[in-house]
Amino acid sequence: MPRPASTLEDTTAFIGGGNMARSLVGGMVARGADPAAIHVAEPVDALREALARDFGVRVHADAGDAVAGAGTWVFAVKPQVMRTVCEGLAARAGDARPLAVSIAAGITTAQLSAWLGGDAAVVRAMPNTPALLGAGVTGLYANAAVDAAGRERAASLLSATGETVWIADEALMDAVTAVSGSGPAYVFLLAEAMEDAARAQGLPADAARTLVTQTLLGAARMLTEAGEPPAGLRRRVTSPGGTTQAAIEAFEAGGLRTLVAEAIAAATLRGRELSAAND
Ligand SMILES: NC(=O)C1=CN([C@@H]2O[C@H](COP(=O)(O)OP(=O)(O)OC[C@H]3O[C@@H](n4cnc5c(N)ncnc54)[C@H](O)[C@@H]3O)[C@@H](O)[C@H]2O)C=CC1
Ligand SMILES: O=C(O)[C@@H]1CCC=N1
Repeated sequence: MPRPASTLEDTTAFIGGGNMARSLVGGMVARGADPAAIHVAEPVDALREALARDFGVRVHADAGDAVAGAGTWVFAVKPQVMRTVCEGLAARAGDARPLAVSIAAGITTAQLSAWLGGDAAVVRAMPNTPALLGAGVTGLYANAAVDAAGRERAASLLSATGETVWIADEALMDAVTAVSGSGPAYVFLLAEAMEDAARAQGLPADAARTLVTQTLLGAARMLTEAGEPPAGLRRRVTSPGGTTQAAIEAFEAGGLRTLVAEAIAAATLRGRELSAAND
């Protein structure tokens, strides 16, 4: 059924309705976006139905149906299928000239533009899953075909889910992916390790869960609200000769900083490999 003309430019189509699209859609709707102006293409029935049920957005099995009349197309499929998905929509993109926003790790704006038929306006965005709570952060890079209105549209879409940071050099988007795109998983890994250690010290599981999660929440709030760099906050917890110092010395002796640097370098490299593997 044709959509009313008033919704056309303002409509956002998601191609892919998996984990990250769900976080973005949930964040947008929670912050007042009109669900009727969000269309999602997702081939998996259960995911599609859950998006419609939970957020009231319009869902489609077919990407062509989702993008019809939408001014912004958000590509939220895995890097490995991005080329096929874009090429399948290239003819429509040539006619509609949408703003294309990709959230895929590794895939470059040059690849996306070429797969969409050439000279497409493409924003490469790297959000993260706290977007669902409006607590995300997104790195953004726009190719030369994106005008000021397109940059504004992309930033406004992603800012519904948290902070946005424009990145001037696209080569740095793989580092953004490694730091903030993947970053929530590092914190969850730390939480797992702290809970395991708490239980190993004899704490009951439910107490360990509460102690760890509230500690991470409180520390994250201090990082964002105290206006002080992390090293200063750490020093103020660390009494000379006290318990924290004993733990910090164990972390440093175990090479925590080197390990974190190696992990982020590995993720950055993987982003570059995803680009090369899908060329
Ligand atoms: N999960 C995360 O924390 C983040 C993921 N990303 C990026 O987001 C993208 C999606 O990742 P996830 O949501 O984690 O993966 P996912 O696998 O949960 O979602 C991808 C969805 O695309 C659907 N799909 C496959 N072919 C399709 C087609 N032809 N048309 C429409 N939908 C199709 C799949 O059924 C699946 O539900 C990836 O490119 C990833 O690099 C970016 C930032 C963070
Ligand atoms: O693991 C991945 O490849 C995606 C990109 C950033 C977070 N998840």
